[in-house]
Amino acid sequence: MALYVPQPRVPLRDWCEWTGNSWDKVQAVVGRSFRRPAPYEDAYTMAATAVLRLIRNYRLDPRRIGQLALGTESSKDNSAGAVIVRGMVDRELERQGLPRLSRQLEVPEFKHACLGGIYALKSALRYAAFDAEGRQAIVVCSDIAEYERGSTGEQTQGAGAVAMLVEAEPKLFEVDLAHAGSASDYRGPDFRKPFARHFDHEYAERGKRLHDFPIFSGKYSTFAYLDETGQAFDAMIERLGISDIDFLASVRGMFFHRPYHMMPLQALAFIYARALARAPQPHAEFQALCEQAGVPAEGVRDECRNEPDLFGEFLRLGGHAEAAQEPHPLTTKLAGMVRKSPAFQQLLATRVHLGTDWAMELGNLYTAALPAWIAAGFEQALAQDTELANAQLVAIGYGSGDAAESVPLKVVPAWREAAAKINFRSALAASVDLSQHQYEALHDGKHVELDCPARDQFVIARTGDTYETSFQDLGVDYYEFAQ
Ligand SMILES: CC(C)(COP(=O)([O-])OP(=O)([O-])OC[C@H]1O[C@@H](n2cnc3c(N)ncnc32)[C@H](O)[C@@H]1OP(=O)([O-])[O-])[C@@H](O)C(=O)NCCC(=O)NCCSC(=O)C[C@@](C)(O)CC(=O)[O-]
Repeated sequence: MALYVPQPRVPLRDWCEWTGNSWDKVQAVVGRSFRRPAPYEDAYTMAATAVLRLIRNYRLDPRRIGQLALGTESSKDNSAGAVIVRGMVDRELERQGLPRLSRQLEVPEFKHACLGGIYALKSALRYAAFDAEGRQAIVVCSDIAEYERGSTGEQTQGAGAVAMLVEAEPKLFEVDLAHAGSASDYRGPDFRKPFARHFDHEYAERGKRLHDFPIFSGKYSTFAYLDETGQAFDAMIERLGISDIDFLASVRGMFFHRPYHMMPLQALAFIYARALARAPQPHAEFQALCEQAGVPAEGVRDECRNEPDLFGEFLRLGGHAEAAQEPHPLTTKLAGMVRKSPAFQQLLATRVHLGTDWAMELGNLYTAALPAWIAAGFEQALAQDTELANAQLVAIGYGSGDAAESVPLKVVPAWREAAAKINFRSALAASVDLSQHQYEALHDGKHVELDCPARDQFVIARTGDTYETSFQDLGVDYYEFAQ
């Protein structure tokens, strides 16, 4: 695995001072900082930089790569994707006297909000299993999570890319695709990026640049996240043929899609509350927690059997802000109590500890958020000399309001060698803290002096502006490598 994050950084403590938000709340709920892309970069330059790092750090032979799968929701081109990344990487490899990526390379792009990276990973795994004939695949997840200034999402921004090598003989972990759980259900207006919003004069009036703020609704998003990750987890449990409570007892590390620090903790509390409700009854811990939360145990057990139609209910109630209804009200109330319980705190301390603190520096990286957390987890395990050989892990991906994947992973015995080359901390080391003026100007697309010259990374050199009958490159970016 290899990571790239842009240098411009917003410490959330500073952001709280600028915006009057509570630092106590933000550090507990969101994290410590996020990155903003510099004006010279986009999702493709970040992806290409991560891919080049992967090739360099692991001394890969570019001729052996048969698939380059890009997961992103920040594409600027609605026609091509991964091939743009390939174009950059090829030129730099050639300049360094190395062979280009294989001429037979497949270059698909996968889009489903933050889950696009996991879908890309599944594609690469199927490629490796079925038709790679000894070749390898690279999956690269790259995104820019940006929200309007002054919106509730502003604290959950971020930018970065993670590249992963996928091969038949993995060096870090095996992915148990046969037992992965999938879930999807159309959720209408949650996390959408419709073109039509760009033609509305009220949309992001302040932004004087190309921007991509999503259409989102805080509470509805949270309901959708909990419901969908829970569904995917259930589907995985069913395929594994194990009870959820037994799975939680045996798994060594859990990684989730993380829009901000607290969301995975809420998801795990929800999963744990359902596991208690489904355990053989009477169950003392479940009964006690239900009593403390003031919810009827039978009601929670009933909700576990529900298959809520979140969007159907939203439509039925008129399709407006108040129509977003909590689909599992009793379980969510119980989960709030679960979060405070010693048993859950123990679960967090032993199952959700790897890389968790380091990930607080990242912000939301959309498709790259989950792989970046996994990368942090492996590097921290190595740094702390934690033994992970043959450990069972789980990665729970999520995207927009509609889909999730719960994927079992198993650490390979020789994981340390590959973990030593991730360079998570060195990727984060290059950083320049922005002042309020710099942050706001950068966000609004105004010219601003920044002290973060591009180094050892791909950049946008210029944007084409020809729109003639014989030749057109209007809006097409040309890239180069800044040494
Ligand atoms: C996430 C929100 C809604 C938060 O916005 P907010 O206004 O901060 O929300 P809140 O005031 O309801 O507070 C959130 C939680 O903080 C707690 N809290 C309060 N004070 C404290 C304190 N001092 N110490 C500890 N905790 C504190 C508070 O109690 C509450 O917990 P809850 O009651 O819900 O369990 C906002 O940032 C937002 O709208 N963000 C964008 C949407 C988002 O990230 N949604 C997440 C799910 S959707 C997703 O993951 C997909 C995504 C976003 O990645 C994109 C994609 O797929 O493309």
